[in-house]
Amino acid sequence: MLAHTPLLLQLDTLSADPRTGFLRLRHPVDVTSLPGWLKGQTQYPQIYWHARERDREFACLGSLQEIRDPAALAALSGQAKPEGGSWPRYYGGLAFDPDHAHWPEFGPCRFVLPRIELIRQGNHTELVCNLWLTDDNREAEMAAAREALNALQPALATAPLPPQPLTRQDSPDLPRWRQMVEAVLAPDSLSRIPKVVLSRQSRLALAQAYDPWDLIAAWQPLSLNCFHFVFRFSPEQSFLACSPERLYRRQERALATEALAGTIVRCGDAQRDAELAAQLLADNKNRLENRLVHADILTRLEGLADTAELSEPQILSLRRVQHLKREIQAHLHPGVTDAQLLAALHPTPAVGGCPRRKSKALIHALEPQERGWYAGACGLISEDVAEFAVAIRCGRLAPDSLTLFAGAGIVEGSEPDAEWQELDDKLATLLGALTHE
Ligand SMILES: C=C(O[C@H]1C=CC=C(C(=O)O)[C@@H]1O)C(=O)O
Ligand SMILES: [Mg+2]
Repeated sequence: MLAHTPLLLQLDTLSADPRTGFLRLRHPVDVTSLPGWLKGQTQYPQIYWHARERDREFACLGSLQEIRDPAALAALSGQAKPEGGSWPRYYGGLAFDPDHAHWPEFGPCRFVLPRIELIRQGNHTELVCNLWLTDDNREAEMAAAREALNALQPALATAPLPPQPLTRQDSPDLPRWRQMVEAVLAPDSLSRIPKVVLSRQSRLALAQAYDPWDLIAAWQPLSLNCFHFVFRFSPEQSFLACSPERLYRRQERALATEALAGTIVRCGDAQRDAELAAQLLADNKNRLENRLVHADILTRLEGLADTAELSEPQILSLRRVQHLKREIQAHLHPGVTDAQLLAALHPTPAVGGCPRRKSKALIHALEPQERGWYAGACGLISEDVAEFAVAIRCGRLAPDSLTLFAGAGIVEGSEPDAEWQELDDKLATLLGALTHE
């Protein structure tokens, strides 16, 4: 029996069922690798989402609704619970700056309510088919669901990345980067704008295309303690990330967010890494980078939460870098929506700067490239739970290129060449997977 046959049978019985509204049909399946399952599929959009610290992954195919306008996100909150079922889950992202030019296809905002979801929790995986039935669309909606199920393909194995010579073009290059950092550090600028996160794109020309599912499968095991996600709206373009940073997680009214900013290398020797971590915890420049983030978050939560608690500084240890992290736990006022939380928290000074408007204007003036979804907010929204990562440690994959992004917080005490090195350290894991280092 094909894996989706039980869902087709459930669809058949729906014909005689008068229910309307959002419906989720589900059945257990035996799939071991979600990226491998996605690799086999031919329907779009294709989305993969795995949140940091969770033994739960999602793969999505197709869409039955899309939201392309950030203003429309407000409509996702306040939906009545579907009878006997669960709320719809929208997966997507917001650009770093939804008001400025963006990557075509990705746009200022793109959220998808998928037709098909594959959900793994622990060692249990289920295939889900979503329908939104009204009295008028019943036949068409059921036909669309049946068609999507019939178009499912067997999973493929993800494969190692083909080794190839990689030529790299940085934008900005080092001389331009030095000028940009100096501009931020100029006393009259720094006194008005104490932090600006500047970024760089590194374009790798590919003689041989990478498959996005092979790429995420290569990056993922090297990026523990991270969010992993892929948005592929068409075969030509994918946005992939292994991000260490949570924008927020909301479960009902409980909110978890964090200030992740401040960086030092990690070399792999336990004793040396502990010394480096201690150095990071005591370093004034890095502490300032981090402080400006949590101070901004706490101020912005004031109107939205009854309480907000800040943890002591911690170290988030990744393969090639270590970061300063302070967690924030808050309890939201009743009725606070994800649209409000996104507007309040995104972009944090971990990727933008502060004050927000002035630092964004300086980023636009100084950076030679559009950020698109780099430093954006990617994740999922449903009525009861929402979770977003900050879209860093990421790349945009096209058939002939992979463009990687990295940024660094520029504050008093920053040195241009050390910040350039920090960009390379942040990319080392993603790049190392390509060169099999
Ligand atoms: C902006 C990025 O990292 C942020 C997150 C952690 C540490 C950062 C830093 O130390 O500069 C950045 O604020 C990036 O990786 O592109
Ligand atoms: Mg830094």
